[in-house]
Amino acid sequence: MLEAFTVLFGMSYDEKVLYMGGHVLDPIRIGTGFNSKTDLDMCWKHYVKIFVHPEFHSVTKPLNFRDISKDYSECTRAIGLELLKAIWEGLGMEESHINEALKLSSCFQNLTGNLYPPYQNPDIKFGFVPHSDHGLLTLLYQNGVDGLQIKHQDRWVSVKPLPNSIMVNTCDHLEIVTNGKYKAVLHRVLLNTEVARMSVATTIGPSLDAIVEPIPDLVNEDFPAVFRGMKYRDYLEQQQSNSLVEKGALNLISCTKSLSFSPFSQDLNKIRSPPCVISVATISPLLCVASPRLAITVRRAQLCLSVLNHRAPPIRRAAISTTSYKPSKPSDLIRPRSPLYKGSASHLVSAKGRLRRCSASQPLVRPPAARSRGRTATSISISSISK
Ligand SMILES: O=C(O)CCC(=O)C(=O)O
Ligand SMILES: [Fe+2]
Repeated sequence: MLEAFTVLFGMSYDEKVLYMGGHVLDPIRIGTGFNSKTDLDMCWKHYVKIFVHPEFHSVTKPLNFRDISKDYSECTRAIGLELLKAIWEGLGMEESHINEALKLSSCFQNLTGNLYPPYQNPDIKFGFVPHSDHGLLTLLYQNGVDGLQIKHQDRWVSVKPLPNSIMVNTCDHLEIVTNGKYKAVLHRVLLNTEVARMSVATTIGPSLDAIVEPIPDLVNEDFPAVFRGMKYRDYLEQQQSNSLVEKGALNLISCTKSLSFSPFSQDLNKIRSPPCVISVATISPLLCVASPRLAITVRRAQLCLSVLNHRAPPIRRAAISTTSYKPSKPSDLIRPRSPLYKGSASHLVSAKGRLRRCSASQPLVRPPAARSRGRTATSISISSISK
Protein backbone atom coordinates (compact mmCIF):
# COMPACT_ATOMS: atom_id res chain seq x y z
CA MET A 1 0.00 0.00 0.00
CA LEU A 2 2.90 2.33 0.83
CA GLU A 3 4.33 1.73 -2.59
CA ALA A 4 1.06 2.57 -4.34
CA PHE A 5 0.77 5.81 -2.34
CA THR A 6 4.40 6.62 -3.18
CA VAL A 7 3.64 6.38 -6.89
CA LEU A 8 0.53 8.49 -6.40
CA PHE A 9 2.42 11.22 -4.51
CA GLY A 10 5.04 11.26 -7.27
CA MET A 11 2.52 11.85 -10.06
CA SER A 12 2.43 15.18 -11.85
CA TYR A 13 0.56 18.18 -10.50
CA ASP A 14 -1.90 18.03 -13.39
CA GLU A 15 -2.85 14.49 -12.50
CA LYS A 16 -3.43 15.36 -8.86
CA VAL A 17 -5.01 18.79 -9.09
CA LEU A 18 -8.40 17.24 -9.79
CA TYR A 19 -8.56 16.17 -6.17
CA MET A 20 -7.20 19.33 -4.57
CA GLY A 21 -9.05 22.05 -2.73
CA GLY A 22 -12.41 20.32 -2.34
CA HIS A 23 -14.75 20.00 0.61
CA VAL A 24 -13.65 17.99 3.65
CA LEU A 25 -16.38 15.45 2.98
CA ASP A 26 -15.34 14.88 -0.63
CA PRO A 27 -14.48 11.21 -0.97
CA ILE A 28 -11.02 11.84 -2.45
CA ARG A 29 -8.79 14.70 -1.40
CA ILE A 30 -5.17 15.50 -2.03
CA GLY A 31 -3.54 18.33 -0.13
CA THR A 32 -0.88 19.67 2.13
CA GLY A 33 -0.82 20.17 5.88
CA PHE A 34 -3.84 18.95 7.84
CA ASN A 35 -6.40 21.26 6.38
CA SER A 36 -4.85 23.34 3.62
CA LYS A 37 -7.08 26.28 4.48
CA THR A 38 -6.20 26.58 8.13
CA ASP A 39 -2.81 25.27 9.03
CA LEU A 40 -0.40 25.57 6.15
CA ASP A 41 2.47 26.45 8.38
CA MET A 42 1.78 23.93 11.11
CA CYS A 43 1.96 20.53 9.42
CA TRP A 44 4.71 19.77 6.96
CA LYS A 45 3.15 16.96 5.04
CA HIS A 46 1.24 15.93 1.98
CA TYR A 47 -1.79 13.73 2.18
CA VAL A 48 -4.18 11.73 0.09
CA LYS A 49 -7.47 10.94 1.85
CA ILE A 50 -9.92 8.50 0.34
CA PHE A 51 -13.25 7.22 1.66
CA VAL A 52 -13.29 3.46 1.20
CA HIS A 53 -16.42 2.34 3.09
CA PRO A 54 -19.42 2.03 2.99
CA GLU A 55 -18.82 3.21 -0.58
CA PHE A 56 -15.47 2.37 -2.04
CA HIS A 57 -13.68 5.19 -3.87
CA SER A 58 -10.35 5.19 -5.60
CA VAL A 59 -8.15 7.36 -7.77
CA THR A 60 -7.84 6.05 -11.30
CA LYS A 61 -4.05 6.33 -11.40
CA PRO A 62 -1.76 4.59 -10.63
CA LEU A 63 -3.60 1.79 -12.33
CA ASN A 64 -3.08 -0.79 -9.61
CA PHE A 65 -4.12 1.58 -6.83
CA ARG A 66 -7.77 0.51 -6.87
CA ASP A 67 -7.07 -3.21 -6.37
CA ILE A 68 -4.40 -2.69 -3.75
CA SER A 69 -6.39 -0.18 -1.74
CA LYS A 70 -9.56 -2.29 -1.90
CA ASP A 71 -7.71 -5.30 -0.61
CA TYR A 72 -5.90 -3.30 2.08
CA SER A 73 -9.10 -1.59 3.21
CA GLU A 74 -11.02 -4.84 3.49
CA CYS A 75 -8.28 -6.55 5.49
CA THR A 76 -7.74 -3.65 7.86
CA ARG A 77 -11.50 -3.17 8.32
CA ALA A 78 -11.80 -6.81 9.33
CA ILE A 79 -9.02 -6.36 11.90
CA GLY A 80 -10.51 -3.14 13.23
CA LEU A 81 -13.99 -4.61 13.61
CA GLU A 82 -12.55 -7.67 15.33
CA LEU A 83 -10.67 -5.46 17.79
CA LEU A 84 -13.82 -3.47 18.43
CA LYS A 85 -15.71 -6.67 19.18
CA ALA A 86 -13.04 -7.51 21.75
CA ILE A 87 -13.41 -4.06 23.27
CA TRP A 88 -17.21 -4.34 23.54
CA GLU A 89 -16.81 -7.75 25.09
CA GLY A 90 -14.27 -6.47 27.57
CA LEU A 91 -16.68 -3.77 28.65
CA GLY A 92 -19.48 -6.31 29.04
CA MET A 93 -21.50 -4.72 26.26
CA GLU A 94 -23.78 -6.61 23.89
CA GLU A 95 -22.14 -6.70 20.50
CA SER A 96 -25.43 -6.47 18.62
CA HIS A 97 -26.51 -3.58 20.80
CA ILE A 98 -23.41 -1.51 20.14
CA ASN A 99 -23.25 -2.43 16.46
CA GLU A 100 -26.77 -1.12 16.17
CA ALA A 101 -25.99 2.08 18.04
CA LEU A 102 -22.99 2.78 15.82
CA LYS A 103 -24.59 1.24 12.68
CA LEU A 104 -21.37 -0.65 12.11
CA SER A 105 -22.65 -2.60 9.13
CA SER A 106 -22.25 0.64 7.22
CA CYS A 107 -19.24 1.80 9.19
CA PHE A 108 -17.22 4.66 7.79
CA GLN A 109 -13.64 3.95 6.79
CA ASN A 110 -11.08 6.22 5.19
CA LEU A 111 -7.64 5.51 3.89
CA THR A 112 -4.97 8.18 4.19
CA GLY A 113 -1.49 8.27 2.77
CA ASN A 114 0.83 10.70 4.57
CA LEU A 115 4.14 11.85 3.14
CA TYR A 116 6.47 13.94 5.28
CA PRO A 117 9.37 15.16 3.15
CA PRO A 118 12.61 15.73 5.05
CA TYR A 119 12.78 19.34 6.09
CA GLN A 120 14.80 21.66 8.24
CA ASN A 121 13.25 24.91 9.35
CA PRO A 122 13.28 26.22 12.92
CA ASP A 123 9.79 27.65 12.43
CA ILE A 124 8.16 24.35 11.55
CA LYS A 125 8.37 21.64 14.13
CA PHE A 126 5.73 19.17 13.11
CA GLY A 127 4.89 16.87 10.30
CA PHE A 128 1.57 16.45 12.03
CA VAL A 129 0.49 18.61 14.97
CA PRO A 130 -0.75 16.95 18.19
CA HIS A 131 -4.22 15.55 17.60
CA SER A 132 -6.51 12.62 18.15
CA ASP A 133 -8.32 10.90 15.29
CA HIS A 134 -12.07 11.24 14.83
CA GLY A 135 -13.19 7.61 14.43
CA LEU A 136 -13.20 4.55 16.66
CA LEU A 137 -9.83 2.99 15.79
CA THR A 138 -7.04 3.95 13.42
CA LEU A 139 -4.72 1.30 12.01
CA LEU A 140 -1.38 2.74 11.04
CA TYR A 141 1.37 1.33 8.86
CA GLN A 142 4.68 3.22 8.78
CA ASN A 143 7.69 3.13 6.48
CA GLY A 144 10.13 2.55 9.30
CA VAL A 145 11.17 6.18 9.79
CA ASP A 146 10.91 7.63 13.30
CA GLY A 147 8.81 10.65 14.10
CA LEU A 148 5.57 9.42 15.62
CA GLN A 149 5.01 10.24 19.28
CA ILE A 150 2.08 9.65 21.61
CA LYS A 151 1.22 11.53 24.78
CA HIS A 152 1.61 9.28 27.76
CA GLN A 153 1.22 10.55 31.31
CA ASP A 154 1.68 14.13 30.14
CA ARG A 155 4.91 13.32 28.33
CA TRP A 156 5.51 12.85 24.63
CA VAL A 157 6.92 9.41 24.02
CA SER A 158 8.44 8.23 20.74
CA VAL A 159 6.86 5.16 19.23
CA LYS A 160 9.38 3.09 17.31
CA PRO A 161 7.90 1.67 14.13
CA LEU A 162 7.98 -2.11 14.49
CA PRO A 163 8.75 -4.04 11.31
CA ASN A 164 5.77 -5.87 9.79
CA SER A 165 3.36 -4.40 12.23
CA ILE A 166 0.22 -2.33 12.23
CA MET A 167 -0.20 0.10 15.07
CA VAL A 168 -3.66 0.73 16.50
CA ASN A 169 -4.71 4.13 17.83
CA THR A 170 -7.85 4.64 19.86
CA CYS A 171 -9.91 7.55 18.55
CA ASP A 172 -12.45 10.17 19.67
CA HIS A 173 -15.57 8.11 18.98
CA LEU A 174 -14.32 5.23 21.05
CA GLU A 175 -13.89 7.69 23.90
CA ILE A 176 -17.40 9.05 23.30
CA VAL A 177 -19.25 5.76 23.02
CA THR A 178 -17.45 4.20 26.01
CA ASN A 179 -18.18 7.30 28.06
CA GLY A 180 -14.49 8.00 28.53
CA LYS A 181 -13.52 4.48 29.60
CA TYR A 182 -11.32 4.31 26.53
CA LYS A 183 -9.34 7.43 25.77
CA ALA A 184 -8.50 8.71 22.32
CA VAL A 185 -4.74 8.78 22.15
CA LEU A 186 -3.07 12.11 21.42
CA HIS A 187 -0.33 11.75 18.87
CA ARG A 188 1.92 13.88 16.67
CA VAL A 189 4.66 13.50 14.10
CA LEU A 190 7.99 15.30 14.43
CA LEU A 191 9.82 16.41 11.32
CA ASN A 192 12.74 14.39 10.13
CA THR A 193 15.54 16.46 8.64
CA GLU A 194 17.22 13.56 6.83
CA VAL A 195 14.74 11.16 5.31
CA ALA A 196 11.14 11.16 4.24
CA ARG A 197 8.59 9.50 6.46
CA MET A 198 5.49 7.85 5.06
CA SER A 199 2.50 6.32 6.71
CA VAL A 200 -0.79 4.77 5.71
CA ALA A 201 -3.56 5.41 8.23
CA THR A 202 -6.99 3.86 7.97
CA THR A 203 -9.63 5.03 10.40
CA ILE A 204 -12.74 3.00 11.11
CA GLY A 205 -15.64 4.90 12.54
CA PRO A 206 -19.38 4.59 13.10
CA SER A 207 -21.77 5.09 10.23
CA LEU A 208 -21.73 8.72 9.11
CA ASP A 209 -25.43 8.87 9.95
CA ALA A 210 -25.11 7.50 13.47
CA ILE A 211 -25.70 9.95 16.29
CA VAL A 212 -23.09 8.82 18.74
CA GLU A 213 -23.33 9.29 22.47
CA PRO A 214 -22.12 7.35 25.49
CA ILE A 215 -23.76 3.94 25.46
CA PRO A 216 -26.43 3.84 28.20
CA ASP A 217 -24.90 0.67 29.75
CA LEU A 218 -21.87 2.76 30.68
CA VAL A 219 -23.74 5.70 32.10
CA ASN A 220 -24.86 5.70 35.71
CA GLU A 221 -24.88 7.84 38.79
CA ASP A 222 -21.19 7.38 39.41
CA PHE A 223 -20.30 7.82 35.76
CA PRO A 224 -22.69 10.32 34.20
CA ALA A 225 -22.46 10.92 30.47
CA VAL A 226 -19.34 12.92 29.73
CA PHE A 227 -20.21 13.71 26.11
CA ARG A 228 -23.21 15.02 24.27
CA GLY A 229 -24.51 13.08 21.27
CA MET A 230 -23.56 14.28 17.82
CA LYS A 231 -23.96 12.91 14.33
CA TYR A 232 -20.65 11.44 13.23
CA ARG A 233 -20.84 13.19 9.84
CA ASP A 234 -21.14 16.58 11.58
CA TYR A 235 -18.30 15.76 13.95
CA LEU A 236 -16.09 14.68 11.08
CA GLU A 237 -16.88 17.81 9.11
CA GLN A 238 -16.17 20.02 12.07
CA GLN A 239 -12.96 18.29 13.04
CA GLN A 240 -11.62 18.24 9.51
CA SER A 241 -12.59 21.84 8.74
CA ASN A 242 -10.74 23.42 11.60
CA SER A 243 -7.18 23.55 12.75
CA LEU A 244 -6.36 20.49 14.76
CA VAL A 245 -5.79 21.58 18.30
CA GLU A 246 -5.15 18.50 20.35
CA LYS A 247 -8.61 17.22 21.34
CA GLY A 248 -10.42 20.40 20.39
CA ALA A 249 -13.30 18.68 18.57
CA LEU A 250 -13.89 16.23 21.41
CA ASN A 251 -13.78 18.95 24.03
CA LEU A 252 -16.54 20.79 22.22
CA ILE A 253 -19.02 18.03 22.97
CA SER A 254 -17.79 17.36 26.47
CA CYS A 255 -20.51 17.70 29.11
CA THR A 256 -19.59 20.19 31.73
CA LYS A 257 -22.02 19.30 34.44
CA SER A 258 -23.14 16.50 36.72
CA LEU A 259 -19.68 15.33 37.64
CA SER A 260 -20.09 13.37 40.80
CA PHE A 261 -17.33 10.84 40.97
CA SER A 262 -16.17 9.57 44.27
CA PRO A 263 -13.78 10.01 45.94
CA PHE A 264 -13.44 13.56 44.67
CA SER A 265 -17.10 14.41 44.36
CA GLN A 266 -16.76 17.34 46.69
CA ASP A 267 -14.01 18.90 44.64
CA LEU A 268 -15.75 18.10 41.43
CA ASN A 269 -18.94 19.68 42.63
CA LYS A 270 -17.05 22.91 42.85
CA ILE A 271 -16.10 22.78 39.20
CA ARG A 272 -19.40 21.91 37.65
CA SER A 273 -19.68 25.01 35.59
CA PRO A 274 -17.94 25.44 32.25
CA PRO A 275 -15.18 25.33 31.14
CA CYS A 276 -14.50 22.12 33.04
CA VAL A 277 -13.26 19.49 30.64
CA ILE A 278 -13.17 15.86 31.47
CA SER A 279 -11.12 13.08 30.02
CA VAL A 280 -7.95 14.43 28.57
CA ALA A 281 -6.17 11.35 27.30
CA THR A 282 -3.19 10.56 29.37
CA ILE A 283 -3.30 6.84 28.82
CA SER A 284 -4.22 4.95 25.76
CA PRO A 285 -6.93 2.68 27.13
CA LEU A 286 -5.58 -0.25 25.21
CA LEU A 287 -2.59 0.10 27.46
CA CYS A 288 -4.94 -1.47 29.94
CA VAL A 289 -3.67 -4.74 28.57
CA ALA A 290 -0.47 -3.91 30.37
CA SER A 291 -1.77 -1.68 33.10
CA PRO A 292 -4.87 -2.49 35.09
CA ARG A 293 -5.44 1.11 36.07
CA LEU A 294 -7.16 3.65 33.96
CA ALA A 295 -6.49 7.27 34.77
CA ILE A 296 -9.10 9.85 34.18
CA THR A 297 -7.79 13.34 34.40
CA VAL A 298 -10.20 16.10 35.10
CA ARG A 299 -8.99 19.54 34.24
CA ARG A 300 -10.23 22.97 34.81
CA ALA A 301 -7.74 25.69 34.01
CA GLN A 302 -4.72 24.77 36.08
CA LEU A 303 -6.61 22.32 38.24
CA CYS A 304 -5.89 18.67 37.69
CA LEU A 305 -7.34 15.82 39.65
CA SER A 306 -6.69 12.19 38.98
CA VAL A 307 -9.43 9.71 39.54
CA LEU A 308 -7.83 6.32 39.73
CA ASN A 309 -8.82 2.81 40.69
CA HIS A 310 -11.29 2.36 37.96
CA ARG A 311 -10.84 -1.20 36.80
CA ALA A 312 -9.68 -1.30 33.25
CA PRO A 313 -11.66 -3.30 30.77
CA PRO A 314 -9.81 -6.47 29.83
CA ILE A 315 -9.04 -7.09 26.20
CA ARG A 316 -9.82 -10.44 24.70
CA ARG A 317 -6.30 -11.31 23.66
CA ALA A 318 -7.30 -13.98 21.21
CA ALA A 319 -8.96 -11.40 19.07
CA ILE A 320 -5.73 -9.52 18.75
CA SER A 321 -3.43 -12.39 18.07
CA THR A 322 -5.55 -14.37 15.67
CA THR A 323 -6.16 -11.65 13.14
CA SER A 324 -3.43 -10.17 11.07
CA TYR A 325 -3.11 -8.29 7.85
CA LYS A 326 -2.21 -10.61 5.00
CA PRO A 327 -1.82 -8.95 1.63
CA SER A 328 -3.37 -11.34 -0.85
CA LYS A 329 -1.98 -9.70 -3.95
CA PRO A 330 1.70 -10.08 -4.79
CA SER A 331 1.68 -6.47 -5.88
CA ASP A 332 1.08 -5.24 -2.37
CA LEU A 333 3.32 -3.16 -0.17
CA ILE A 334 5.69 -5.85 0.89
CA ARG A 335 7.07 -6.44 -2.60
CA PRO A 336 10.57 -4.99 -2.67
CA ARG A 337 11.41 -2.29 -5.12
CA SER A 338 14.35 0.00 -4.82
CA PRO A 339 14.36 2.89 -4.46
CA LEU A 340 10.75 3.62 -3.63
CA TYR A 341 10.76 7.23 -4.61
CA LYS A 342 13.45 9.00 -6.46
CA GLY A 343 14.24 12.29 -7.99
CA SER A 344 10.77 13.45 -8.80
CA ALA A 345 9.43 16.82 -7.78
CA SER A 346 6.19 17.27 -5.97
CA HIS A 347 4.08 20.34 -6.49
CA LEU A 348 1.96 19.71 -3.50
CA VAL A 349 3.66 21.84 -0.91
CA SER A 350 1.92 25.15 -0.73
CA ALA A 351 2.20 28.06 1.60
CA LYS A 352 -0.39 30.73 2.16
CA GLY A 353 -2.36 29.49 -0.82
CA ARG A 354 0.55 29.54 -3.28
CA LEU A 355 1.68 26.30 -4.77
CA ARG A 356 5.40 25.90 -4.78
CA ARG A 357 7.64 23.13 -5.85
CA CYS A 358 9.26 20.93 -3.35
CA SER A 359 12.05 18.72 -4.46
CA ALA A 360 11.84 15.30 -2.98
CA SER A 361 15.10 14.19 -4.44
CA GLN A 362 16.03 12.15 -1.43
CA PRO A 363 14.89 8.57 -1.80
CA LEU A 364 12.48 7.37 0.79
CA VAL A 365 13.81 4.88 3.22
CA ARG A 366 12.53 1.52 2.22
CA PRO A 367 10.01 0.12 4.69
CA PRO A 368 11.45 -2.67 6.76
CA ALA A 369 8.78 -4.94 5.36
CA ALA A 370 10.18 -4.48 1.90
CA ARG A 371 13.40 -6.14 2.85
CA SER A 372 11.79 -9.46 3.51
CA ARG A 373 10.21 -10.76 0.37
CA GLY A 374 6.94 -12.57 0.86
CA ARG A 375 6.57 -11.81 4.55
CA THR A 376 3.21 -10.70 5.78
CA ALA A 377 2.45 -8.15 8.44
CA THR A 378 1.86 -10.44 11.35
CA SER A 379 1.72 -8.35 14.44
CA ILE A 380 -0.46 -5.57 15.64
CA SER A 381 1.09 -3.20 18.07
CA ILE A 382 -1.30 -1.27 20.16
CA SER A 383 -0.82 2.44 20.23
CA SER A 384 0.79 2.88 23.53
CA ILE A 385 4.05 2.19 25.13
CA SER A 386 5.00 -0.32 27.70
CA LYS A 387 6.87 1.09 30.56
O1 LIG B 1 2.13 9.49 10.10
C1 LIG B 1 1.80 9.06 11.20
O2 LIG B 1 2.46 8.23 11.81
C2 LIG B 1 0.55 9.56 11.86
C3 LIG B 1 -0.55 9.83 10.91
C4 LIG B 1 -1.77 10.30 11.61
O3 LIG B 1 -1.76 10.59 12.76
C5 LIG B 1 -3.04 10.40 10.89
O4 LIG B 1 -3.09 10.17 9.65
O5 LIG B 1 -4.06 10.72 11.54
FE1 LIG C 1 -3.73 10.77 13.54
